[in-house]
Amino acid sequence: MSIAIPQQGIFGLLGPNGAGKSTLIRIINQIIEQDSGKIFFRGEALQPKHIANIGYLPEERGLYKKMKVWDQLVFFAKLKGKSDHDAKVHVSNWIKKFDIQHWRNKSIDELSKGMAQKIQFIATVIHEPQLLILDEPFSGFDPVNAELIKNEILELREKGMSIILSTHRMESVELLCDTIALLNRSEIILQGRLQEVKQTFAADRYQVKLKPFTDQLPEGTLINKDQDIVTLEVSLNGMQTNEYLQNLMLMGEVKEFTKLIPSMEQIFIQQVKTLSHE
Ligand SMILES: Nc1ncnc2c1ncn2[C@@H]1O[C@H](COP(=O)(O)OP(=O)(O)OP(=O)(O)O)[C@@H](O)[C@H]1O
Repeated sequence: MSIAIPQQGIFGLLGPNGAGKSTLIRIINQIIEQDSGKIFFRGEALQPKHIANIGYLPEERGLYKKMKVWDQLVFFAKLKGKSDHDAKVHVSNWIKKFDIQHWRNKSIDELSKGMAQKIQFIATVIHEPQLLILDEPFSGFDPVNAELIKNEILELREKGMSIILSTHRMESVELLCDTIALLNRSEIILQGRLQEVKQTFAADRYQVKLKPFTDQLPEGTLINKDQDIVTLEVSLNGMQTNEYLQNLMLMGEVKEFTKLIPSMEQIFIQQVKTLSHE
């Protein structure tokens, strides 16, 4: 595979189970070494010194259960190169930001799963990495905390961070990712800007909501009839949009006319299924 992860933005690393996402992430984190190939970090061949510039939230979470929240976060910040003073300043800021000052002296095993996940999120970003790798960052969070983490991720993007998001939750991909790569059996089968990828898969399908003047309806699949408004899925069959709309307007009052763009979930399923049948 050959991929370039933009210096700023959220890059969705997607793929079915066993595609090789975690393997790639482990290679970038230098936990394991690749059999072949080269990896560059901001133009330099990837090397151990870059670990301090990477923040990694693994899917299998793990913190030191008996260690106190404050000590643990300071420890991780220092482990990734921060001075004792800077580490304490950063931990203090994050604890204030998340309004969890009262957890400072609690050990991890006194926290709920979601609370511990929050601490692990902070531990991942505490050293202000240039590259952030998040593997299923929302698992275990209630909707309120998931929203909080989502906003933090967006804020980190705004600050210029490069973020790799690996997830099976396609709604998160739609919400967050600027670019994506879809992996299947260790090969990239699709990559590019999310919106462009989606447009590529948009077929000639439109949704029409119409208040018809008569019983005559445009050709298409009837989706719904609510009082006097019908919803249909139609194809333009080579017609220009304006031409189609002119005809449509003779049949009724056009309430809505929308191009149907497939969801990332539909694209994912279609692409992976097609390849597994080849
Ligand atoms: N060099 C290699 N040659 C052959 N197989 C390999 C090699 N490296 C890794 N694998 C195998 O490829 C598979 C990739 O699994 P990996 O955990 O990376 O997938 P994943 O995309 O993260 O899946 P999931 O969504 O289930 O977490 C594993 O079975 C792994 O053992």
